[in-house]
Amino acid sequence: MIYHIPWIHTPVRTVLAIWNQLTKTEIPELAKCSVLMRERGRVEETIHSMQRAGAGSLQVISDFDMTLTRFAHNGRRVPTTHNILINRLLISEDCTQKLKVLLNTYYPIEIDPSRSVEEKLPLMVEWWTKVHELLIQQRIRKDLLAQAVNESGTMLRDGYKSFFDRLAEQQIPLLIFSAGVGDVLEEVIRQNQVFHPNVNIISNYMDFDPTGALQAFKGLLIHTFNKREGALSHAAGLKNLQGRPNVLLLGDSLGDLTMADGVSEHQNILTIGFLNDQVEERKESYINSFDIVLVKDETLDVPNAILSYITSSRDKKNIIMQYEDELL
Ligand SMILES: Nc1ccn([C@@H]2O[C@H](COP(=O)(O)O)[C@@H](O)[C@H]2O)c(=O)n1
Repeated sequence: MIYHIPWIHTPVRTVLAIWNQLTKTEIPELAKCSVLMRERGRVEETIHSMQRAGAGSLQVISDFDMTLTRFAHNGRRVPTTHNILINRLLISEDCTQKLKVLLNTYYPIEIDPSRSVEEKLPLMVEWWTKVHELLIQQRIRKDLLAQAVNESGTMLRDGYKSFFDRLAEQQIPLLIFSAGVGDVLEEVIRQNQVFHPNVNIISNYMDFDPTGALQAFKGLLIHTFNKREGALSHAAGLKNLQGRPNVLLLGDSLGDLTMADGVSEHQNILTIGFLNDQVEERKESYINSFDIVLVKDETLDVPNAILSYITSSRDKKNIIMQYEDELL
């Protein structure tokens, strides 16, 4: 009734226009103090452009360990896919000790901001090769992997269910690109009931002999700093990603920034970097490299908010416009 009074038209229109404008641009999660951005304006422009293009133009490329999985929980490190294999079900005590020594030697090198990627590259190959050789010697059994995952305490980041389910509902392809162990990764997402049909995985897959014992790793070795080669070699096989020129990329390492190098003719790439460890030492390089940096954030709240904006704000906008028409 009140809306039939002519003078109320203008204020209502103004209020709705302001509300419309605010809801169009505002992603409150980006205002959290754990969110760092070098160029906020560019980030907003990119997100708007992706929203205008819609869900049909979008693909998501994500790293796995410490990106989709948590870095820590209750002060303890959450195991990576390699570390899930450190279980007496699968490997001996002696092998466990050797793997731990390797981890303590090479992980600090992997995240050392004072060393160049060129310097790290051969050392990463050395780490992965030594670990894979040890695992092969243990003849790890395929039929025990599910139990090892179940006992491992691995955890996907808070908000993982909305993340995976939304992408599946909207038929947005999710490419998980991991230097971890593919068979273990698959089991983690299966046990969390988010291994949906839109998920593709590039990773190090185990090759089992006819008795189900590990005998080798398949294909090109993927480590933290050669994802570009992996991306290029798999590009032709991932036909469902063609025609989706907008990419949301999630990673926790500077090496993850090359995961989208196989995407031909991309329009927009928005990169989100989780800065989990050695925060002060690495902050500057992360801010200079990723569009959005999430500092010690164990959730997927920011990626979820961006996805929600890109995939549903058009509907919201239409509802607001419809509501405006009905009122005026
Ligand atoms: N023996 C190893 C080798 C690597 N890692 C960690 O796993 C991460 C690789 O997986 P992404 O899904 O992140 O590509 C990497 O960052 C290494 O720190 C390990 O724990 N053990």
